Amino acid sequence: MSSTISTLSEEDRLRLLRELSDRLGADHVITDAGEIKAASLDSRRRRQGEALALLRPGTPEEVAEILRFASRSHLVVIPQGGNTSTVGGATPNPESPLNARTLILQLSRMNRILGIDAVNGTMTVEAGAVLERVQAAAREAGKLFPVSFAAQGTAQIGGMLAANAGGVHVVRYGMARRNCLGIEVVLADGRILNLMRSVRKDNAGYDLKDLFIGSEGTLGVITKAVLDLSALPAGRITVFASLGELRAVEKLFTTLEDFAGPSLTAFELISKPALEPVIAAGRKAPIEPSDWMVLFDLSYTKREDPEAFAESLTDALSPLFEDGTLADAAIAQTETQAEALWTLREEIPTAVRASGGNIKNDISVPRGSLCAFIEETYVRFETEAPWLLPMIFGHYGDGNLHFNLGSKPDFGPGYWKAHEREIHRLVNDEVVKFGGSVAAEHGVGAKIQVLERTKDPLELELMKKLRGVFDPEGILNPGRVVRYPEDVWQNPKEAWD
Ligand SMILES: O=C(O)CC[C@@H](O)C(=O)O
Ligand SMILES: [Zn+2]
Repeated sequence: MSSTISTLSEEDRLRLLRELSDRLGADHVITDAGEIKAASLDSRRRRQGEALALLRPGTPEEVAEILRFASRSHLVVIPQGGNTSTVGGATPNPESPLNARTLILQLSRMNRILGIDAVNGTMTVEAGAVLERVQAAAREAGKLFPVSFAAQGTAQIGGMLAANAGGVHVVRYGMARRNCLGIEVVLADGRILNLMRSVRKDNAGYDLKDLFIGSEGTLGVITKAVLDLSALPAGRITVFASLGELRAVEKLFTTLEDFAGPSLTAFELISKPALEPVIAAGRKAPIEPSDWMVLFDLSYTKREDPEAFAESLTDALSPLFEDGTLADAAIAQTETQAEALWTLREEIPTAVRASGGNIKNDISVPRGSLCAFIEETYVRFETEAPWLLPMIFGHYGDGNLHFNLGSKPDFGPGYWKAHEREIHRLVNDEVVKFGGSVAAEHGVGAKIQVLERTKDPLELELMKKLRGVFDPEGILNPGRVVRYPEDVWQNPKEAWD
């Protein structure tokens, strides 16, 4: 798709919509301006795009038909799940001349849970199934689908896989990719690729499934999946603790890993300025907040006695109170209390947004270097951007932090907006220096210029070549992840956003 083919006469527009309606049924070709507007706005409500129509196919064959039609008619297609991407990965590029020719492909009608095989520990689902429903269905079958994040009530399995989503259980169960055994994908040329295997060992050639997972809708449209279920824990012990200092997190984490092994199912780090908006919005912290806090879960199985487990945990932690690693801790006594502790953590993004928002950096560095990374970056902030208010939180166990940066109250809550680009650059340079990733769990989406600046040129070249193999005309999610074709329209304003 060339950016020169961008305009559309009213006559062509009506003809294309008519032809789409003939294929999908008029009810499934949405042209209502309000609905298009809502679906074209990203979840951070910062990028308002436009589109020709929203399409809601009911089968993989209809998805295939749409892609063939798009290719013939010089249209582009943005696959969209629950539209929870924080990086503009599922919405049109604002101001793009391609928008007149953009179809947003919503998988919401394809939302069935097709079956659970309890012996194999797998669940087969359609891509539009909402994550929370999938988790509940697994639980009802006595199993666990462990991928879990704040947007799970809206996020769909297809989007979760396309983005290779992370969440709070990665430290134990890995990211979405590790919890998926098979997928069905519709290719840009309309062929349906069946990779719906449900085996845990498959070395028969290249793993194409793992390539589509995490490709953010640029290589194909995921329409079905075989999910890998885990054993359902009998319960969990949830602890919210304040640290003596930042570096104490290293000792606490390694102590817990030694003590609990695979029972350590979540381990989050929270800085005080990240928690403050949640408290200001009316939530109560169970202990006096300190500069750095942690929230962790230890899961136990049926054969473990929860009281004995909690007692042995207290014993394991007591030296850490004595040496100052831990300042204070609250251990949830009931599941309701555990949920309340997790609410403090999960509400950080919404509370921060309500209090003025901030610059989001979804980064990872090796866990062993994370504290050094924070310290070095904070020193740079003091001299290069003294107005910054770091509001850091995230998945310490995975080496992944939401290195989000607001402005100090004296400067006003929106001060950061004029400085996003330079701050992203500063942070990303540090991330690269520490051998990390500038897109840890949310994906690349619109941040393609960040990738262009930070990736090894050979790695980038190979990524572009791959995109060209799967989608030679560039009709899938243009301007996202990597620039392909080279002349695809870019929005200079969202270069670093
Ligand atoms: O809003 C963010 O920056 C992070 C969102 C999400 O990944 C989380 O961990 O809560
Ligand atoms: Zn996260």
